[in-house]
Amino acid sequence: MQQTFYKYQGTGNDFVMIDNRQQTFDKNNTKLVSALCDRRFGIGADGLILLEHHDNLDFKMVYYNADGNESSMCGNGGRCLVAFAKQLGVIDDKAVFEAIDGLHHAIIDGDIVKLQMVDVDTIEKHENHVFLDTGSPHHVQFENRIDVFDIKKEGSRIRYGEPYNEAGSNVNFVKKVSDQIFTVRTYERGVENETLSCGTGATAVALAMHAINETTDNLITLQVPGGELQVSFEVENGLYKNVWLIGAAKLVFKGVI
Ligand SMILES: N[C@@H](CCC[C@H](N)C(=O)O)C(=O)O
Repeated sequence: MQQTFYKYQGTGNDFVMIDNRQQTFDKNNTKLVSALCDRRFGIGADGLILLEHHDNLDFKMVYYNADGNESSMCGNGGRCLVAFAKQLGVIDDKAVFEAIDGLHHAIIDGDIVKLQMVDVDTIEKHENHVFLDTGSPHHVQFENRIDVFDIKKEGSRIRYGEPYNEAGSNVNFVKKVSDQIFTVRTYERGVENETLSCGTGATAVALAMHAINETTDNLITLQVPGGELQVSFEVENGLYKNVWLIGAAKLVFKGVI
């Protein structure tokens, strides 16, 4: 059977999108997902996302990393899925959908998609890094040589090392530009390499920088290799809430396999 797919990108974090409202996609086929995401033998992407029917909400998101395994939340993928839902006519300019970490609200205006992320109440502050879960697990640490740093080598060492081991964590390296602007490069678990952007990672960096008093702002710009993201939030008694991830999400091409 032929399968129509769409390729989307959000600040360079790219995804194969499939409309699976009719449940035609072979969801447990890890090899198929990784083959479609392969950059030489497949379409090429950091992940694959299924848009599925939901009884009460606009749609459901099912996210797979490029290695073919279903994973935790993908912020850029969620933003791209909202743009895809709009293109399919499933939504107009607002959406409420279910993902693995719960309900998400979103607003779309042209290419810009604002996605509400989960509230965060636990931010672990360690001597050299911060760890938090923004829908996906994120290790955040400063790296002033960020432009020349070997993200894949060091990211992989941290991702597979203690305390994360096989289950792993995404790893974000950060350089402060100003109180409102941070440069970020992310090693993504499940891609096992640096990606051009990571939405849950950008969110994690913004909250972490606030939690360790590197900023007092609640609208942070994150410069990532694929462009710019913004994260806004409110804090109440240590709870980060009303967290929004904001940035462009665009269709790259459509095809049939
Ligand atoms: N690209 C992502 C994060 C995707 C999930 C991650 N690879 C993991 O397994 O934790 C994003 O934009 O948030």
